[in-house]
Amino acid sequence: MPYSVAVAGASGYAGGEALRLLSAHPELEVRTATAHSNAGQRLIDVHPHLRSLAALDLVETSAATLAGHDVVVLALPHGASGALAAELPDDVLVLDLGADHRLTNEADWNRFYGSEWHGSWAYGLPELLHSGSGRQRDALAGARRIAVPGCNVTAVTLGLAPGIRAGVIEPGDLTAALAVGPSGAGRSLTTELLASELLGSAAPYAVGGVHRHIPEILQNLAVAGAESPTISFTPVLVPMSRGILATVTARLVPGTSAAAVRDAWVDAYATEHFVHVLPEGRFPRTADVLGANTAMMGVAVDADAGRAVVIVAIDNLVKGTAGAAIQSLNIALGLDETLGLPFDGLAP
Ligand SMILES: NC(=O)C1=CN([C@@H]2O[C@H](COP(=O)(O)OP(=O)(O)OC[C@H]3O[C@@H](n4cnc5c(N)ncnc54)[C@H](OP(=O)(O)O)[C@@H]3O)[C@@H](O)[C@H]2O)C=CC1
Ligand SMILES: CC(=O)N[C@@H](CCC(=O)OP(=O)(O)O)C(=O)O
Repeated sequence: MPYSVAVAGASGYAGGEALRLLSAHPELEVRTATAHSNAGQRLIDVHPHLRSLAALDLVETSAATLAGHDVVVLALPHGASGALAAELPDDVLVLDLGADHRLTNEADWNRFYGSEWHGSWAYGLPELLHSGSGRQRDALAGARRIAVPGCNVTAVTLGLAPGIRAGVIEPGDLTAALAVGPSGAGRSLTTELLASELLGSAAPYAVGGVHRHIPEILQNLAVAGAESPTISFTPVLVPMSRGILATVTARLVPGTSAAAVRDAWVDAYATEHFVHVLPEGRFPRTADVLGANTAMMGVAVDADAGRAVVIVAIDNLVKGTAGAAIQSLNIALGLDETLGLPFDGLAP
């Protein structure tokens, strides 16, 4: 018997991508898809690419419509999942793709989000290194509440954690500059997301330490062993539908060799299915990971600047959210972690 699944926020980008991956998963069956303004529509009218789910209609989002499933995926705007999740039974596996349960510090939540605080859940980034030894996947086995990371956070965390845990980079003075696609902002109508504004332009936003992903990144780096980490984080919206290309840099601990830097990243991810460190001198493009549950990265040492430079590419909708959710779900249910997840991307 497959596990039955409900997806809330199924008319959005993250919910739609979750449905695409879930529909191909051998142990799961999507029974319910919910929406807000699109409730009452046929799913296929909202997502014409989801042919295999053509029989589903979008229903209202409520605890009643989500009841009776083994797994509930919440792909709702920030602040909308906390109260709803509290109404779901404890034995149901709930994955929140929004931010409501990611932060462990209430003051961070209040500063960057401001709606009601709902506490934190097991964090859905299986490859996250823990200081000393171990990884986040150990905390996901058997979990019934999982907070899936922000997409920018995934790229930056995976790019910096190996150097932190190995002690080859300084945790202060970290930098992250990201080129991000507009699908990360969801399927909403805002002026900056109009094709006439977006095409042919690159637009910085949330500049100067105000992006809400900063506390989440610092929280993760602390888990990896960073003491008092600081990061300057700058995203730039670019005209590609999906994808994140994150360039992260860090000051090298004095006396660290280029070989020790490279070894830190290669060793950290040698056994990982979905994180791939490229050979020396090679760096990823977003086109290399579109549609795949892959984080691909290249590592360099800028000897004159005394910094490590890591470039990470992910698909924001796959490894950045829906793929990470299914990977975490597989671990929580005791299934093969890779089940139903795409290794290969879509190119050109
Ligand atoms: N897009 C991305 O790359 C990523 C997104 N996420 C997170 O996933 C979540 C969803 O994002 P995304 O899919 O991009 O956003 P979208 O705007 O594309 O989708 C939002 C979904 O939530 C529904 N919705 C809107 N308002 C309400 C409400 N008040 N109550 C219940 N449902 C509501 C919408 O329904 P309707 O359209 O019918 O009104 C839609 O199904 C967010 O928390 C986001 O941060 C996380 C990582 C990456
Ligand atoms: C282009 C764009 O606006 N991107 C979003 C990323 C959203 C995301 O992935 O993460 P959350 O789940 O935390 O929303 C941003 O920078 O806020």
